[in-house]
Amino acid sequence: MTAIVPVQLEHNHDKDERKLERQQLRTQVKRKATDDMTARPSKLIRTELHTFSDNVLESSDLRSIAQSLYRERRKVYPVLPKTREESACSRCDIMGGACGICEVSAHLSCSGCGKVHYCGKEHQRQHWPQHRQQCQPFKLVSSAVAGSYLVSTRQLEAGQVLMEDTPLVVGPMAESAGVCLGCHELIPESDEVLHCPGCHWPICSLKCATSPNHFPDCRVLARDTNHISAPNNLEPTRRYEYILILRCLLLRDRAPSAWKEVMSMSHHSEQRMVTQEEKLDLIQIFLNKVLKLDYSKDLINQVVGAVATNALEIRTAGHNSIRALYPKVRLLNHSCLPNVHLSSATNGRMQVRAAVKVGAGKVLSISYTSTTIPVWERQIILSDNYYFTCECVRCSDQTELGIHFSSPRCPECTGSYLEPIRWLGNISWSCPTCHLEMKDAMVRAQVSDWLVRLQMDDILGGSGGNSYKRVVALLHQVEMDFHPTHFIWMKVAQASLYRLRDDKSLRALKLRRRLWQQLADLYERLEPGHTRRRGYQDP
Ligand SMILES: C[S@@+](CC[C@H](N)C(=O)[O-])C[C@H]1O[C@@H](n2cnc3c(N)ncnc32)[C@H](O)[C@@H]1O
Repeated sequence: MTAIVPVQLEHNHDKDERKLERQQLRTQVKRKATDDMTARPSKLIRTELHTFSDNVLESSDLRSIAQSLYRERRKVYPVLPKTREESACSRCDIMGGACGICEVSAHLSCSGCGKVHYCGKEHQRQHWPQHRQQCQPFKLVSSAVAGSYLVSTRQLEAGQVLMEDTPLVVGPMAESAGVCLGCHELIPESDEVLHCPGCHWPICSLKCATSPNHFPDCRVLARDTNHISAPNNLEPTRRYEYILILRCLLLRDRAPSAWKEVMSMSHHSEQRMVTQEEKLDLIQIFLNKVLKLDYSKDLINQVVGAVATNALEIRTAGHNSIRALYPKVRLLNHSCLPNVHLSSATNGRMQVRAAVKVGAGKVLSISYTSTTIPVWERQIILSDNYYFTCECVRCSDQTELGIHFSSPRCPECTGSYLEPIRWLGNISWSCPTCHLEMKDAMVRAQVSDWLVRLQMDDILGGSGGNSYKRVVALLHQVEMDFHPTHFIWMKVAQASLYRLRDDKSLRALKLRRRLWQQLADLYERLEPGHTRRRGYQDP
């Protein structure tokens, strides 16, 4: 059934002049606002108000109109990207962003750091005086072989500070004598070891039991109510290895952004799963059985790998060695000829400086091993612990940049030095002059003999006799076998300086001066620039 109801078709209510005027003005400015996106809202409203002969609007009306104007403009603004990938410019694939000056969407970015965007050259120039303070002189790049790493974006001067970094997490070395989990200093020997009242691990004072370093892990370590894992004495033990791993895993709930960083670090867990399965099983028993946690083996493996691959050794105020994970410094790749110098303050803050003048586009690198060990030792450390073969300028040059640091003298033509045919695997050595070939085992046996001889203490360490004559004879012998910048020569020269330290005769002083000079030249070639080995002190 349909009911017919009479309706009033005429507006017979009172006209609201103010409302009507507000509506009219709103419609006009909204249209103008989207026609000209750069005009200031207040200016637009003022201009339109002039078209009203006698307006009755109040300031609250104008505010509400301005708000509608913003809402209207927002509808026509481009959609804001939700991810970095979405923000890539469709024309050039560079990640876009708001211009550092006018904030319009911009696809050009600072070529120095790539972090700030500009709508054009003019605004980039305008922003430079302010941006130069923050602009990093390096950028992050990646490759299939070397992962993610930092590359200079402009020329760097020796000593220039490149960045500072704060550790995400710190902890004891994998093997350590009794170390306090609160202050990370070695605990002094005493009759009775002080144990943390919460978790029973050794500490140096009750104050350290509640230190922010130890507090989060103390609650978890306390689950080991039978004190199976806590060291009973201050003897060196590998139990401390678990602490940094536990602290990293606890970041998952305590500090999600730091956890995300740890998860993004390279870890080589597939290789580690094969070579270190037994060790991983022990860590899993400690975490999941003793501490009653619930971490999967894969996750534990990843964290163990991230720590092993990325943790750096730093010193506490009391000179104890501990380990720390840094979010930015860990992106420095390795080279046996490093161009970057690290120095950490006692609070763990790390400063990264250019060690030498570095051109634009160069990989920023530190050495993961020692620069004063022979090539085969460096390569073994790198492949066993970091899972790569070093192909830096020093390793890929058979003479190691002319210093023959690992090569013996050719026994046939004596004026030349053997060069390795391959660095890894089945290495053999060959003379570039007479082409004599020598097996790696023989080269290494000669080096081992010398190392034993140096340790035996009978030449350099022994007392009595004429030190000067013995040192001269030894230097002569070593130079018969090796190049005068070979690492065995370096060891003999260092030991000779020690042996002659109290000989004040003129000939001894002259010899010491010559050896110091030769060693300084060698260090300059091994670690050029602002490096600790060459006595460089951070300002
Ligand atoms: C501390 S991380 C450095 C950052 C790493 N590139 C990443 O992507 O996280 C160490 C790892 O980087 C890689 N790496 C470092 N230096 C390298 C080099 N010179 N050549 C090849 N790979 C290198 C190795 O995989 C190594 O285990």
